[in-house]
Amino acid sequence: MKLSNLQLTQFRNIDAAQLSPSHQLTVVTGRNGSGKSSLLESIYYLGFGRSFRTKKHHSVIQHETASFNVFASGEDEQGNVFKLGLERTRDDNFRCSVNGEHSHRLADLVSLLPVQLFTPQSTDLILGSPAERRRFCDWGLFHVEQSFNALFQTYSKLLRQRNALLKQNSNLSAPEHAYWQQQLVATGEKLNLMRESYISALKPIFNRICSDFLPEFSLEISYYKGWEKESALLESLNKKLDYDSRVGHTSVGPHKADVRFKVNGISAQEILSRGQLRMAVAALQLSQTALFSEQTSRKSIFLLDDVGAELDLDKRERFIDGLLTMDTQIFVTAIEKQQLEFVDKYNDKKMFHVEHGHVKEE
Ligand SMILES: Nc1ncnc2c1ncn2[C@@H]1O[C@H](COP(=O)(O)OP(=O)(O)OP(=O)(O)O)[C@@H](O)[C@H]1O
Repeated sequence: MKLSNLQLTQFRNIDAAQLSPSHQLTVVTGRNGSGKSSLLESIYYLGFGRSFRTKKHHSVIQHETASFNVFASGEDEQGNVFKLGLERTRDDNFRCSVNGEHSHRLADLVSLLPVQLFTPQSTDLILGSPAERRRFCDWGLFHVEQSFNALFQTYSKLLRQRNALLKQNSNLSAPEHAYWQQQLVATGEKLNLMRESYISALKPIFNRICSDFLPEFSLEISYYKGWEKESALLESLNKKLDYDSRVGHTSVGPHKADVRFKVNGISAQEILSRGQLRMAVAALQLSQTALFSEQTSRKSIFLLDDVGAELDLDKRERFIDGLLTMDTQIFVTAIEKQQLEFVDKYNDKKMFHVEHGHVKEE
């Protein structure tokens, strides 16, 4: 999927902007607060239905206005033209459209645009809570496995039901609870199998990319399914039932899964420097991009925000080289062009400059 045209209105400090990005590399420069990240944020909205900076949609709507709009058109890998649109209003309504058809299901929109992001906060992928890493893994599954989203939603609903009953001190061994508990276990096991096979497919790619991109240290990736390794989910749930009843929530299951990183047997977060963590995240994202295009023959869109603050010049160049080799459409922001002096070597690129919310091609 490649974007050929992007239009946004009343999006943060950008009153109105229209740009035709490169299908390969688009560089956006501008001073602090000029609106560079907002441009990336608008593309992220099309890929996720939300911001990467806030949970509050109304913060993104331009002050004193009622809604923002993002519209993009482009081509998929078969050359089919697509048109995507998203509007969010201050009264918390949204409307999306795919090829002119309106929808109130965000999944219709976001499943079409596989977007990845690398920002100054990307180290959260390793330093943050397991939820960050589950999201990483689930992004890959959402865009590859058609059944993943429905399975995930069903599991989440059944889990909420179990937690509500645990809070009410209900007897979960009663026969009326047997059917949905079986469903919870069945969907939970399926979810786990999908994640397990995703990480095992990612592992060899990650090892290959690390040995080239990150020869400085050796990083190992492993998957924790969210309950005891050798047990079935049902067995672990039963074992924990007394504890879960006391605390009022379910302490084991795929909602507790994690992806773990070690360097020489020690947790990566314990020993890697900030810069090394960023490099590790970059390697992980390069691997995910490679796996995505291997599994789907589709291409993803990669947003690199404030790349100068993130990686040193050599790694910046190798990261962008790696993504371009996989035919990824990249949008990168930097305060100054000098932070990306190596981009002169790329022929197919476009440069934009943002000043006080005005976007101009250079
Ligand atoms: N809802 C809004 N309405 C109008 N302006 C906003 C709104 N939200 C944020 N802003 C302003 O929009 C500007 C855009 O910020 P943005 O984060 O996109 O800039 P940036 O160029 O990425 O800056 P930096 O290099 O500092 O990260 C900021 O000046 C901010 O104060």
